[in-house]
Amino acid sequence: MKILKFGGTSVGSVEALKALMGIVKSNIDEQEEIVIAVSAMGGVTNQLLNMANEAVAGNDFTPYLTDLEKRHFAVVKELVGLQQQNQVITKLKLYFQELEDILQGVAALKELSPKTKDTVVSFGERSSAFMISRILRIIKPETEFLDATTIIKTDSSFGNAKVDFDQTNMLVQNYFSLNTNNLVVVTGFIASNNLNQITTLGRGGSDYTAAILGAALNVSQIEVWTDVNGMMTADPRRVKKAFSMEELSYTEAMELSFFGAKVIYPPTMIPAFLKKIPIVIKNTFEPSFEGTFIKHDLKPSNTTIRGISSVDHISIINIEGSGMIGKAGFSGRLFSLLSREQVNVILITQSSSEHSITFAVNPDDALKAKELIANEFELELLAGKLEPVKIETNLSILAIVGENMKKTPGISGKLFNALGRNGVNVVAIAQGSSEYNISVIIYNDDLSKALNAVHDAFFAELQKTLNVFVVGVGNIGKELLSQINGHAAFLAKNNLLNIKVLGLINTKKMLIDTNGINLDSYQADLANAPEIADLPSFVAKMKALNLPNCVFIDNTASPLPSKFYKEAFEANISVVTCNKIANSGEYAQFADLKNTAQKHGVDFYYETNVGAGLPIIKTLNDLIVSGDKISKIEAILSGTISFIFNNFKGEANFHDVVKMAQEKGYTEPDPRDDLGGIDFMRKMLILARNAGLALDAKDVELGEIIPESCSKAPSVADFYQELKNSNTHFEQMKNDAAEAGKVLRYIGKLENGKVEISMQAVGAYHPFYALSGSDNIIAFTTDRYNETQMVVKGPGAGAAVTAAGVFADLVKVGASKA
Ligand SMILES: NC(=O)C1=CN([C@@H]2O[C@H](COP(=O)(O)OP(=O)(O)OC[C@H]3O[C@@H](n4cnc5c(N)ncnc54)[C@H](O)[C@@H]3O)[C@@H](O)[C@H]2O)C=CC1
Ligand SMILES: N[C@@H](CC=O)C(=O)O
Ligand code: NA
Repeated sequence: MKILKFGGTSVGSVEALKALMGIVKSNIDEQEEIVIAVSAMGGVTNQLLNMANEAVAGNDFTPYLTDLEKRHFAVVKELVGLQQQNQVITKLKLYFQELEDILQGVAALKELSPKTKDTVVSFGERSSAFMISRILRIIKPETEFLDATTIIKTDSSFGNAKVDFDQTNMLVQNYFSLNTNNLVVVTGFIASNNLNQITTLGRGGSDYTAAILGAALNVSQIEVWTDVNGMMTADPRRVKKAFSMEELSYTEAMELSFFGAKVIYPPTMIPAFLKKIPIVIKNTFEPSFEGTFIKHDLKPSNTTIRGISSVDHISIINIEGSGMIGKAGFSGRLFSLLSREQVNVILITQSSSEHSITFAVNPDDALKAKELIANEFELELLAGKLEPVKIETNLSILAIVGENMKKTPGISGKLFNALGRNGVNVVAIAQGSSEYNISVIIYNDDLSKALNAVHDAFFAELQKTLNVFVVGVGNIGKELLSQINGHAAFLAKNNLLNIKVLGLINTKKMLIDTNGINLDSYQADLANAPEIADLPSFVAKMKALNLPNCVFIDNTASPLPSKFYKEAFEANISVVTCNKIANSGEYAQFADLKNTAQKHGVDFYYETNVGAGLPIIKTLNDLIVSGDKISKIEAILSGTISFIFNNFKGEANFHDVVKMAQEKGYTEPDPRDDLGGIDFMRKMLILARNAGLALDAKDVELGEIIPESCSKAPSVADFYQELKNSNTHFEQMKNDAAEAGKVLRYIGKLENGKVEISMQAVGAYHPFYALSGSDNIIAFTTDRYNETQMVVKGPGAGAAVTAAGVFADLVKVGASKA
């Protein structure tokens, strides 16, 4: 035998009830013996409570009543067999008449006791269960309605009554032994005390009804039919990647539901646990989905936590003072007071000094709790042994839950790392003594970000997402987006990394789409975007979204984006840039950016600042962190100049070769930066700084490549004109070098804390002689690499290699998220 419980949404509409009929029918077809427990139609319980509140306030409640009747009658007309319709409507009318009489009484007495409230809400389950029993007669004529007030017995705690299991089990078993042939549809949620007054089992109590009956009848399975695919790893409205859990233990289910996962009412677990009856949470609207099993003897799990739950509006109350120290029974007195006065304490933390206690409550209870404490501890407060009670609001709880946590070290480290890296401030921490749960209190505004970050950290084997905002979609930016687009599926599969581009901006337009920008059509989408580019507002929006694992990419040559790097770090956003401006400006700014990123635990990657995609910054850092000492760096770091001097031979003229370098995407947006040596200077400065030297541009001795008349030309067009004008000069350079059997190289050197960059004609013996295309070469002389240098060589400019370097930096941000 199985018991099937259908919640409010599963009985809330004609569509839902048709699905319910299908589920019942397939059980009957399989000759499965079943009992059905149902909730009131979705929204009805609240409506009944509203009516009662209107009545007690002396307002007209009849419109609600009419509405209630209409909803039920509409279902009856659709789904109950024709011959039975009148009978069902008559019975429902009797219920509604009785309800109206009670509400008139409430209005007359202007009094609404918890006892009356229970009676009022009981009409929700009674009407739905009765109606459904008659609907199901189409499938099975021997279907009966059972009012649970006749079989579930409780004490008189109206609103949240305690079950008398001895009496209840006897009554349940007795009833079902006399009704073996019938399909029984029983009301969820409601029961009665020994005076046969109606009581209720607490909000969500229909699940509990199913467990009580299931345990009494020793069923093989309790099925809770709802409108979601079982229990999810986190609130799916906040965490898009949340997924259904296949199975979990009773304790885990209890902890998860206690902290917000509203899929199942926590007390439900107890009767099922004691009788070892599995509970299955299933989706009425997708019955073929396996659902979530809550049971003993689970399969070994491959994740350390089972899920993350959250309560998104709580307040905390803090009590502090010397009066608590060493006073056995202080917390006993405090918490029995709160329990007696029905203040639900969601979580407690006590500092080890015993100097303060913090506990979380629903915001509605906070003031009440404060007043209760002020009364109870009046003397202590007067004597100054306790500080006035403080309330903090706008908070949330996030709890990670799982039995495996107990056996695995490092769980809390991972949790706090994920929160810290993403700038989530933890207000208080609690770990249940069971070690099945670690809870943190954080600000409401951070909850979504925190849930996603923690979900990514613990279900890393499943996928993590980088939320990316890109500034600049020119030569490099375009190529980067195309590389991301082409390689996203690979990364998702092999690196479990999901790269989501949420924002794009160029000099004209900007586009932000929190669902992710389509990288097949972004060019048109950006061009047609309604918003005119406004970098400060782009950054403000990125920050306001408060996303985890967020990355700001600068693919421009402009100084403007770098003004926002610091702000990004302070908002726990990582920065990846191929733009050299920030790192080659004032030394103090470079140092400040590095420090700020480090302080906020986020990444600042700029490998492409030197030698494009070649591993130069990384190599230098590796040498330094492993304790090597750099004595000299010699390098050719301009792809453009390399290309020019590798191609400026024979018949070629200088002007055309420069043009070609620009067309191939090697030059800076402004080629005067390359040929004036500024770009090279920036790279040497960045290298020197990464080698630990606090150098500035003035410390670099920069040799000339081309006459000043060219490099200082007022515009790019003038520059090209000047190149033509200086043709004789260039021809001379070319011929002199050729005659000497040498090639021209523009070489940078860092030695003894000094940087020099100069034009040199080098012969075949020189290690920098044999270069081709846009090659860069860098030779490190160090303590360990002294006889033979460590050399990195290869193309050091161009869209493909540069974008690839930016992309690799981005993936590195992904990799460093624990
Ligand atoms: N070409 C290469 O081989 C390498 C280039 N780089 C660096 O890559 C960066 C980009 O170069 P390219 O793609 O060639 O430049 P580009 O001129 O082709 O593209 C720049 C993009 O940035 C946008 N942009 C400029 N200022 C902006 C602002 N203030 N706000 C928003 N968007 C803005 C432009 O609209 C354009 O989309 C430069 O900093 C360059 O030094 C680094 C290594 C190698
Ligand atoms: N314009 C630069 C590109 C790389 O930074 C170069 O030519 O090297
Ligand atoms: Na590089």
